[in-house]
Amino acid sequence: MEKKISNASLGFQKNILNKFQGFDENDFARVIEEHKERYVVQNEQGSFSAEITGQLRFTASDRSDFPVVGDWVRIQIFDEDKALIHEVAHRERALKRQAVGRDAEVQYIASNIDTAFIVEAVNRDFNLNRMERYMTLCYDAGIHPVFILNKVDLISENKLEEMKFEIENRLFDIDLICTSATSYEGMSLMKVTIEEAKTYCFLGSSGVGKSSLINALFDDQFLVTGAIGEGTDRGKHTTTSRSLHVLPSGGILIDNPGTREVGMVSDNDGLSTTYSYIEELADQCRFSDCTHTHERGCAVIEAVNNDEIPEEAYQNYLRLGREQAHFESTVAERRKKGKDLARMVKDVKRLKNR
Ligand SMILES: Nc1nc2c(ncn2[C@@H]2O[C@H](COP(=O)(O)OP(=O)(O)OP(=O)(O)O)[C@@H](O)[C@H]2O)c(=O)[nH]1
Ligand SMILES: [Zn+2]
Repeated sequence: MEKKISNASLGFQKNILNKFQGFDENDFARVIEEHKERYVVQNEQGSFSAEITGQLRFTASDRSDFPVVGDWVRIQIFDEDKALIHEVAHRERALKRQAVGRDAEVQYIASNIDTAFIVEAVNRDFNLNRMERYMTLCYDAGIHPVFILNKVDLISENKLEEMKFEIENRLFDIDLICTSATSYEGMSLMKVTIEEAKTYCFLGSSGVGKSSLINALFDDQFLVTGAIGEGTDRGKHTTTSRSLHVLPSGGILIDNPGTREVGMVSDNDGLSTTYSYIEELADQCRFSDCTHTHERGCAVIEAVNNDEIPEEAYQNYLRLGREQAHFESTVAERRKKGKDLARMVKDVKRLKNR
């Protein structure tokens, strides 16, 4: 029943082998499902139910050492359909967020992603601030963002034009595809943007239609979506774990649970890419360390006052920047606490050895 898929179609790149002497392609597989304590990995030999080795569990310094969907892992097959995961072999362009309820801990969402489809629904979900947030997250990870405005069947053409105008005024030249998973509008455009062996992930709140879009891309009902009460547009939360699927026509899709709270864990220049038009102005501020919040001679504030920069974009820029700074300082604090503790342990040992 299982269809064999080549490693290349799963996104394998030969340079992954460079780091590993004495191993070949068969020793690696891609994580396609993540469950509690268990994974499903796949390569061209098939798919395997996999667990991490005790060694990996023991040596892992934090959660980021554990595999996530999209990772290439080094495996050892030990049964027809079972495997052990020795280590994460290749992870780049990973989406991460601040772990819920845990200050300064990063949680990986998925990895080795080329493009993110950032899905918003035209009705109750539409939110430009959130779009900028996702965009920043993507730029930060080196992932190309493509915006999907879904459920266009629910609004008039005029209303849609208004929204597109609003988006283009805020986000400038971004990629935008308007779709309906119900009427299939825009689905062929979405299909042709998807390339063989490239990995796409779906981001967006619960109920915006991520699973429905994936279904439509597959042309058949293979992921179950919660169709509740015909006539309502409120989605039921259905996606419980992340998984990766290869389209028959090529291209790899990663479904994601609704990511309602996306904390900024930015450590790269995502923010300055999203708001390049703001940061470019900073050169003209009177003070080189201008925070663009209250300073006299601030070129950014002036541009906001002259309506050259949308007020909401400016406010969101400051908000995301504050969040990022807060995250960075809690990370620094945690590191310091860790170091202090290590020093204390050392001191105690030294005292004992006297
Ligand atoms: N009218 C309309 N309804 C849609 C469209 N796309 C999805 N829906 C409906 O919206 C609801 C939620 O869709 P899902 O595909 O489950 O949403 P999701 O984003 O995967 O949600 P989670 O799995 O919770 O993250 C379902 O009832 C779908 O039938 C669309 O283009 N138009
Ligand atoms: Zn300034």
